[in-house]
Amino acid sequence: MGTLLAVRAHGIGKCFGDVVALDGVGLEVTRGRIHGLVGPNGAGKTTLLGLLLGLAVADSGTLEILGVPVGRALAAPDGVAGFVDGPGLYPALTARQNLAALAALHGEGPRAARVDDVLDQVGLTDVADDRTRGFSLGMRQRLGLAAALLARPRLLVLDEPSNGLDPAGRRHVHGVLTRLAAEGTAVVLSSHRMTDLEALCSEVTVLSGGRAVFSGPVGELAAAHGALDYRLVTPDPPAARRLAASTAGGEVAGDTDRLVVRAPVPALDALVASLVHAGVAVRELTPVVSPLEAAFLALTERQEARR
Ligand SMILES: Nc1ncnc2c1ncn2[C@@H]1O[C@H](COP(=O)(O)OP(=O)(O)OP(=O)(O)O)[C@@H](O)[C@H]1O
Repeated sequence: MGTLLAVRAHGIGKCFGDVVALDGVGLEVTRGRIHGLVGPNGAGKTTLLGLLLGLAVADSGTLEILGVPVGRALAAPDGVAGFVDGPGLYPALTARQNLAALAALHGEGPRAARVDDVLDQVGLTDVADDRTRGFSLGMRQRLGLAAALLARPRLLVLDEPSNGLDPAGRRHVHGVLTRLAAEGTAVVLSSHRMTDLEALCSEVTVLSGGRAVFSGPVGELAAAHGALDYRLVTPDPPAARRLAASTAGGEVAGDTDRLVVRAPVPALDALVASLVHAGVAVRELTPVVSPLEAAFLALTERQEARR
């Protein structure tokens, strides 16, 4: 089984002086999956990603990357690429020159030959000969991803890769990550955007105050939260309000036109059936916040309250 895991971390602890950044964190990332790390500011995401990249060493716990136990030395594990706190770029060099310099650093002809290909993959061909000094945050992020792709990583680690991306940039980055995962690369990324996580990740770990409060399939996290607020739009709000109020466990709020119903999913199913039965059309029934976001808020707020 071990060979299927790109990352196997158990009981990871990391302190910076008095600050406990990670407190007994476990993480398992399967090859070929995109695993999201989410959590409030200061939750420990960047610290954990730094450990995966070999930029720091854990104080306690065990960490195995691509089947190899990570030792005490600061070194990037074989087969791992990525960046935290933004990619390191030479501002006086063009995008193409930055990648060529990186390839030369590794003394490898094959990497140099792939420079144009990776620039194309991240959608930077048109600006390949521009100095990176003038690059926007989104362009830097995409160039950082291109640099990581040069290494043909089996584990790709990215801190907030969607930061600063416009919709076209996001499409390129999502396309690259999805393709890599389909080819068997494991991707671990942090993000504050629930929409990115929903679109990209099959697994997610929620960190809060240095602890993993959830780790598993995205669907399980979204389902972890029972009752959600749903916006209900019908042509007959008074009738809808009456029926919603009589639905088991349902709370109804909102103005006369758009009702907000708080109920678990089975109660909503029953409500829709009774609306249709009463001849009231359902024009819209959507969660006010995404189920993933609601679960995230519930989990992290619960953890904050315990501290
Ligand atoms: N080099 C460091 N020296 C001292 N404290 C640090 C250092 N790096 C991180 N910390 C502290 O460790 C905790 C976790 O920080 P980390 O950057 O890992 O969180 P994060 O989840 O990535 O936050 P954000 O979403 O704001 O990027 C924070 O309290 C932070 O202040």
